[in-house]
Amino acid sequence: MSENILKVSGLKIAYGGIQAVKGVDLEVNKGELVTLIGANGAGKTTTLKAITGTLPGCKVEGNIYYSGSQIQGTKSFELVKNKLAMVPEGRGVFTRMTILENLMMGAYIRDDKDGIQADIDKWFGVFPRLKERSAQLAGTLSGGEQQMLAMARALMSHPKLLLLDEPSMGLSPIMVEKIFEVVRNVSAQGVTILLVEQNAKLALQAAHRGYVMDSGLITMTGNAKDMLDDPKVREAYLGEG
Ligand SMILES: Nc1ncnc2c1ncn2[C@@H]1O[C@H](COP(=O)(O)OP(=O)(O)OP(=O)(O)O)[C@@H](O)[C@H]1O
Repeated sequence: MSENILKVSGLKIAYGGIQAVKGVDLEVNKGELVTLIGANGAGKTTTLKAITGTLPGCKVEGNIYYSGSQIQGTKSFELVKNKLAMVPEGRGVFTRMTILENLMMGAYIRDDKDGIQADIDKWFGVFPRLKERSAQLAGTLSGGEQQMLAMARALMSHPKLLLLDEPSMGLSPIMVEKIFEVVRNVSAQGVTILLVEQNAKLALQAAHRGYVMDSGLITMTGNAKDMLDDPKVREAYLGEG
């Protein structure tokens, strides 16, 4: 049987009087790449923020289980210690540090020097662009390269679950393709991923399973390949029909 890494049930989130998330159920099993797609304002980012405990002042109801424990209300630094990593929208790399220094920062919770070096080598293999530029300041990287660095830095914490919020946002079409290639490669390394994306087509092509979110609710879920073939998904989210 597949092992549940994340299970969200009955999640409701209100910003003041506005109910942004209205009862969301979703789960991610070990080794899966699951995508959460939907239009602007559907509540995808808010759902991710609830998982990472970064919604101060909001009313959050429901249950969030991570590795079998209820984590609703847990502080984000505690979650990082428990190997839950998030790459937020807008990335947030340390611009005045080099690529290598950024990666070392990602490993700050670890003390296995040899393992850290092995991981740097491993992720440089997946992100050759970063390897070539390892001594370059992160602030001088292109948007796509910064996205790759943010992902690689998160991976250095050895996450049990990696949450990615719109990694393709603001990137050129070629860079978007590259980012998805990297996401697929990272998934192929056995990392469990929950990917929030507006680029529904590429996200479903990369993922094992998908959820569609609309106005704070999950309106559809299934095998990603089946969803790609679904006429309703094609019309509403892939711009076809
Ligand atoms: N800090 C906030 N205060 C008040 N309302 C908010 C806040 N953040 C988000 N919202 C509202 O909550 C709803 C869901 O927003 P959210 O950012 O989660 O959507 P999304 O699906 O991630 O969309 P996008 O793809 O545009 O980021 C929107 O109506 C948004 O205006």
